Amino acid sequence: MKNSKSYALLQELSANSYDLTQDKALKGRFESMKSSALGIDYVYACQRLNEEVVDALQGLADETDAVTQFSRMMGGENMNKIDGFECEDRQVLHTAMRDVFDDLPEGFLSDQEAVNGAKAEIAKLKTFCDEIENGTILNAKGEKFNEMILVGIGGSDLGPRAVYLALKAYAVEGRKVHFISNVDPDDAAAVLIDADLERSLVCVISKSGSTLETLTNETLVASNFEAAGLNPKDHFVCVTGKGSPMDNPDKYLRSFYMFDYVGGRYSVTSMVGAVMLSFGLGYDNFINFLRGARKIDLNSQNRDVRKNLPLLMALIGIWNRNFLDHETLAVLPYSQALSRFAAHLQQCDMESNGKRVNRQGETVDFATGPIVWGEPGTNGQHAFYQLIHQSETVVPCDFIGFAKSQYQKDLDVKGTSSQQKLLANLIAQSIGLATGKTSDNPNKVFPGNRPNSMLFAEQLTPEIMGALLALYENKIAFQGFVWNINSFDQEGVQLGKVLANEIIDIFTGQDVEAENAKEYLKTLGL
Ligand SMILES: O=P(O)(O)OC[C@H]1O[C@](O)(CO)[C@@H](O)[C@@H]1O
Repeated sequence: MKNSKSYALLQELSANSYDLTQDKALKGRFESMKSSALGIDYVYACQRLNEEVVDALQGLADETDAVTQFSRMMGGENMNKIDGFECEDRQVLHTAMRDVFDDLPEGFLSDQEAVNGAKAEIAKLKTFCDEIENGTILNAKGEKFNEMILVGIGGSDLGPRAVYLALKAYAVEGRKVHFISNVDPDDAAAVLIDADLERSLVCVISKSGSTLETLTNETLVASNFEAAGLNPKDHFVCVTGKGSPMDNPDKYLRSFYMFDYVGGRYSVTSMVGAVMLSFGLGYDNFINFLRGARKIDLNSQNRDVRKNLPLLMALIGIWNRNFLDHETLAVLPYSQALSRFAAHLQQCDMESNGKRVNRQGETVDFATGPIVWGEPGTNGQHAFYQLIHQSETVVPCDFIGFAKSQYQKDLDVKGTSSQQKLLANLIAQSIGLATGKTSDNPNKVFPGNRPNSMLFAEQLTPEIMGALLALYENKIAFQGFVWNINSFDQEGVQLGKVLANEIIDIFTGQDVEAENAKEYLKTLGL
């Protein structure tokens, strides 16, 4: 990136980035600085840039072949590697999981083998859903299953959970989904108190089939079923990689597969999300969710940055990170349904782009992925917005909002509905952060120039949720392509796992050389 002509130009432009606090700074920008796809508007009027910067960002995308790299990824090229070093060394094909609509435009790439694999799993899932629905699959008492407990962690929990909560308004009547992820026994205990085990399916998800937390929780949940006189095999289904230690169909009511070319944090649209979402929300809603993601994958191949939403979001993120030096990104949905979306994006972005070597194994000399965090508004306004408005740390924000609520159960209080009050707050924050406010009282000064964008749609439906998910997934991939880093491995999570296993060995009385850990344990009285 740094040796491109556009980089030098962007650096020059950043010395004089657009001042959002000047008089009439926002006038005319809301209409002109808006891109739309699939019913989602992306408004970037409140970013510290002008059309000249957007043109230069287009140059950066062109010089780094960002769109071509994305298309090659979708076509099945090996994009998960570090040249000359031991690495995962494989294709990146989560997009094939939603390339199941036979809608490939001419000239677009696709990996047919991966698409066929995805279609085969979806067909298996459809049969499973029908059998639950029509009573072919019943519990020992001949009753239908109406609850599901999902056991998984990281990518095998965060994305599916975030999407389920986002779309709970569309849940199949009478069905409930519970989640267990943490190895903290209280996480499982709280769910097990609440769930009706007799009428529960358990969906155990682990791509590797070897994750400590998930295997421990699976055993713990199974022991509760046994204690209640229930056979886990009649209740447990699994989602895992072919050939993983969990790939043992004799042990489960059904086994579904994901593929090594689908990364955990990109796996929501694979069987990892599919089984639970189809059970909880209904198969058709799940398919509509996939459809939304697919449409954004197609939009992501437009070379014009103003028409390619994820690319535009990626480049604006790069502008903020590398040229304006902002270290973090707050994702602030004005929708309670998106309460876990930021947590999912935190993994998706930080595990992907929290890297310091490029795809040739060289240390990079620029910043990569931002720290991603966030909470829904308006709750966040009463918690951390003080810092966003007035501290020295500038926090770029992505606001997300919808014209209509999901349940449409609202009340006019003092002339406005709750939804109108929610939207008023959303727009007020976006403008206030950008323009700031002067005052004679230094404690009441709002410096402004806090960059922010808005993603806005009519209503949070399954299709819009699929689109939102893919917008961010593809944004993250685009940033990795421009930075020339590998966004698809996660070596940084290994060290902690190795050290934890050494400490577990100490607990089991084995003789390990782990002096620091032994001293630490002693200090804590363990
Ligand atoms: O699905 P698995 O193999 O249990 O892994 C769970 C999570 O653990 C990680 O490997 C990180 O520890 C994530 O990348 C992954 O999403």
